[in-house]
Amino acid sequence: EMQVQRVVLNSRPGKNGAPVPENFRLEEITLAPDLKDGEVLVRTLYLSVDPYMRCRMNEDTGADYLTPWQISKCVDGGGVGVIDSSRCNNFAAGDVVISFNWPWQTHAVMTGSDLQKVDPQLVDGHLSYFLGAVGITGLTALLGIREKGHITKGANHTMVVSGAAGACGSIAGQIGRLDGCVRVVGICGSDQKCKAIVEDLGFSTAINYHLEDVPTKLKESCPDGIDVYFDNVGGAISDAVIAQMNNGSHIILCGQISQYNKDVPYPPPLSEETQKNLQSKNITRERFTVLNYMSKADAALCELSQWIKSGRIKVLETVVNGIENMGDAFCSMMKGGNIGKQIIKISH
Ligand SMILES: NC(=O)C1=CN([C@@H]2O[C@H](COP(=O)(O)OP(=O)(O)OC[C@H]3O[C@@H](n4cnc5c(N)ncnc54)[C@H](OP(=O)(O)O)[C@@H]3O)[C@@H](O)[C@H]2O)C=CC1
Ligand SMILES: CCCCCC(=O)/C=C/[C@@H]1[C@@H](C/C=C\CCCC(=O)O)[C@@H](O)C[C@H]1O
Repeated sequence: EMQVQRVVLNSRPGKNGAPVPENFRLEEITLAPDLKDGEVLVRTLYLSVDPYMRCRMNEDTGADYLTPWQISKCVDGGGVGVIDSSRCNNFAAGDVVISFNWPWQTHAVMTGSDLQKVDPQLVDGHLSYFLGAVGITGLTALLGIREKGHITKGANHTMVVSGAAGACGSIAGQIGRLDGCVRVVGICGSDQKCKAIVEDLGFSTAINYHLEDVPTKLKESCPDGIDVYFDNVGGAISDAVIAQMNNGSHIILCGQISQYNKDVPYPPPLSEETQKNLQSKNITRERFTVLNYMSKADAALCELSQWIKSGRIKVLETVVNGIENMGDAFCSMMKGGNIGKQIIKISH
């Protein structure tokens, strides 16, 4: 028997309104690790908090691939850990494994079929990268750009990224440059973030949407208009970007975080003016869901790994320690408290 800590859903924020740390509760439980056939005991190393989790806090998530979290039940999401003991043929003690449905728990008994073994060499031992740059967020950036971005080398494309200092955005901007855009402009929420994406990640320009006039700054920084827009946020920022997009340009509809605390469907409806802009300029805006492209994941993860190992892509992370801080870290990320991927370190 062992004492473990876990996080359960304490209350729902309601469809309208920001989540608060009190929506989560820490508990201590006793784990009896007698494994059944096919089960493993895992020790949690890192957990991920992600914007889609806001939808899982609602009774009705609004997306068929997302199940709601249940009150007083253990919360789950992306996680990475190590096998302590195994009764599953595919795993041995010491293996590093990941899952989309990792319980927010310091140790857990899991079914082998819910886990995927990963090679620590892919991330040079930075195991948290499996939750970000060499995981779902990196894949979202790379496959989103390749499937929906239509970047052409030599065509002098200008790319704009919203949520540019976040997990997906920070990688997307760097890939835009590597794939041949001549200009990559990032929009994000603080001067510290603006400085980081320009000085550390090589964005051409950064716009702080809290302090600066986005249309004016876009005009200045995109003199040839906008050819590719990697949209993480939606709302007024996206309306301003779309107003300056070129004929026949492309939007990668990655996410709409500015609308997640509102009771609207996904993707949220556009204003009439923005819809008209899309139609009259023949701009594509197809919904992108990375889970629909997982057949391309292995090759894409190799590409991301090589870019990171060679230093051509830099990885930014905001790491918080301790399972007791899961709720704080999630709510902070939803308000822009993170630079790069928000990670919670659970154990060494
Ligand atoms: N389509 C897909 O398959 C996937 C989509 N996504 C989507 O990608 C987006 C980014 O996710 P991820 O990289 O994990 O998260 P981030 O690391 O980007 O964190 C979220 C960021 O959103 C920004 N933000 C919060 N509220 C607002 C607002 N009202 N207006 C503008 N920006 C806001 C904050 O940065 P700031 O300080 O700049 O405001 C915050 O740091 C999300 O929309 C998510 O849903 C993610 C994974 C897969
Ligand atoms: C519906 C609003 C959010 C849309 C954009 C977004 O952020 C999508 C994210 C998904 C996310 C799904 C993760 C796990 C699915 C299993 C969870 C469960 O219900 O058991 C990501 O990991 C892939 C994106 O497509």
